[in-house]
Amino acid sequence: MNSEQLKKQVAEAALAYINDYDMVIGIGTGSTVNQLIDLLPQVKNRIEAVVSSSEASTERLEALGFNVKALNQTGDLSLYIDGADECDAHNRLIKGGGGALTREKIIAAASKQFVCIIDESKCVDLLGAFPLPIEVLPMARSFVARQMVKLGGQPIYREGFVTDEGNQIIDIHNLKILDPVELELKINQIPGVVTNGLFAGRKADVTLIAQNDGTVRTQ
Ligand SMILES: O=C(CO)[C@H](O)[C@H](O)COP(=O)(O)O
Repeated sequence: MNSEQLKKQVAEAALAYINDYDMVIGIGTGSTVNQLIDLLPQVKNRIEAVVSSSEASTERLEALGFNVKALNQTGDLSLYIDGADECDAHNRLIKGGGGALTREKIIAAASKQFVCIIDESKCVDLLGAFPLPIEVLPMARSFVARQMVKLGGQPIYREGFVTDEGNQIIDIHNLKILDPVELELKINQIPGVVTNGLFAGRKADVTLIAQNDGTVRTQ
């Protein structure tokens, strides 16, 4: 199976979690989620509204006629479905490859169940081979980068990229993330950091993993 087929397969498996009527669900961002959004019309009668983690997903959802609401209008959500860049055996994630990490983290925190959808190439023993995205206030970018060097990382500015919140991203290479919960908290304490792409404190509850043999594994 090629990569797009794997994404579609895991997106199809996620539809089973949209299993009630009048649901208000959170929807993430990225190419795997795009496959999910394109399948959502199949379960439209169960979805009252959607909270979206990016302008890109909002545009795609609205084009299909979904009612996209702000989180401030909905209260907590029963379900959030999103992709990831890396996932370890405990459903701890690195996210933010698409730059939507801040809204994603807020929606994940506000959701009772977080279902992550990935293919098996994203499963790792130790998080950190994928560069860890950090969203920073623009004036703090170089300062935060210097702090990350002290933590053993190699920061690369995602040049030309502006987040939906008007901030910037630095991607931290070569981090050995032995304690993701501790590192997530530590990075978030650096002044100027909006948030970082570790989803370890609030990790996925369930990860659906599309495997090359054509099956979907639930972790
Ligand atoms: O965190 C994300 C966006 O900020 C995405 O979920 C992550 O980058 C995975 O994307 P894709 O499904 O395209 O591989």
